[in-house]
Amino acid sequence: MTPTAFEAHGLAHRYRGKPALEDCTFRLAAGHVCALVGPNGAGKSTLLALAAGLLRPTRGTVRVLGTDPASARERLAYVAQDKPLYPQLTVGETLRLGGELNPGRWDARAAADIAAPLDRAARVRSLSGGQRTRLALALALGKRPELLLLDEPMADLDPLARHQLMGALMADAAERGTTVVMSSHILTELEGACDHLLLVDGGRVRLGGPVDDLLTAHTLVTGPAAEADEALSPYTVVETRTTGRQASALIRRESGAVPPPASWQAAEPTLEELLLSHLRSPGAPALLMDQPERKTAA
Ligand SMILES: Nc1ncnc2c1ncn2[C@@H]1O[C@H](COP(=O)(O)OP(=O)(O)OP(=O)(O)O)[C@@H](O)[C@H]1O
Repeated sequence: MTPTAFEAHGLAHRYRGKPALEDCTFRLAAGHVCALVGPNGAGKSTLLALAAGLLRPTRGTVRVLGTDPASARERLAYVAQDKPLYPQLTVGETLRLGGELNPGRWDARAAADIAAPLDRAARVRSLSGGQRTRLALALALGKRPELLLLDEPMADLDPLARHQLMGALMADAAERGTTVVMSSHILTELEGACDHLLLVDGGRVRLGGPVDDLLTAHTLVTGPAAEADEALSPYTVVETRTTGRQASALIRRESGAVPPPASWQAAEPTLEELLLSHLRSPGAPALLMDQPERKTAA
């Protein structure tokens, strides 16, 4: 079985008694690129900080790279939303410090490639938000992590820089088999880049598993609104929307369920449609799909 890069069992975190994460259980096999999505305040940053060992669980367990986060700290890299860096250092000094803090692991070339557009003599405090992001990503990749935790890494990058950095990150992760967990609100950024999904809402995991399996488990159906109640009754309906005489619904097709009626059109949803439907329907039941290697072992 593929080793596990990130797993949680009954994981919960409270800030001064106020719940931010509740009863999260999932497993991410090594080598996957996982999108962590959910509305503002869903608990994504909290989950990443728990994985990085910066927060402790209030309840349950979190394990990364087969051990507890504190023991895995040298083998993981975490880029927080606010990208903490030393403002008084130059870009060049920051990269040198990265090398000093990661003896035996540091890949100066990987870091330099990501930081290439930056002026080495520029002080961190003079960098724009997007330039700081680039430097933080250079430090993270230079560490040659086995697990890369990225909290909204691309939020302040211009579209060209986003495209270029995302491409570089994904190529590097594919070449080295790095596991990546990346939170983002930009759904188009995730489509195509991620093969695994965790949708968190209200501190709970609502969807989890391989993107392809989650998409295949859902069907977007469209048909006459007057027939909707009867036509959709065999299914778990995530969301129904009615426009005039037409109804469209995102349904789950449990094994053995009858196909949608012939008068209804059926199509596989896009990742964006799947996510938006679930975000609009907080009451839809959670779906956690088996990991790929569990299936092949069965
Ligand atoms: N340091 C903190 N102290 C108290 N409450 C916090 C703290 N950090 C987060 N929270 C609360 O925990 C919940 C989850 O926050 P978190 O930052 O994990 O969400 P998020 O999904 O990353 O949100 P966003 O998409 O806006 O970044 C929210 O209700 C938030 O107000």
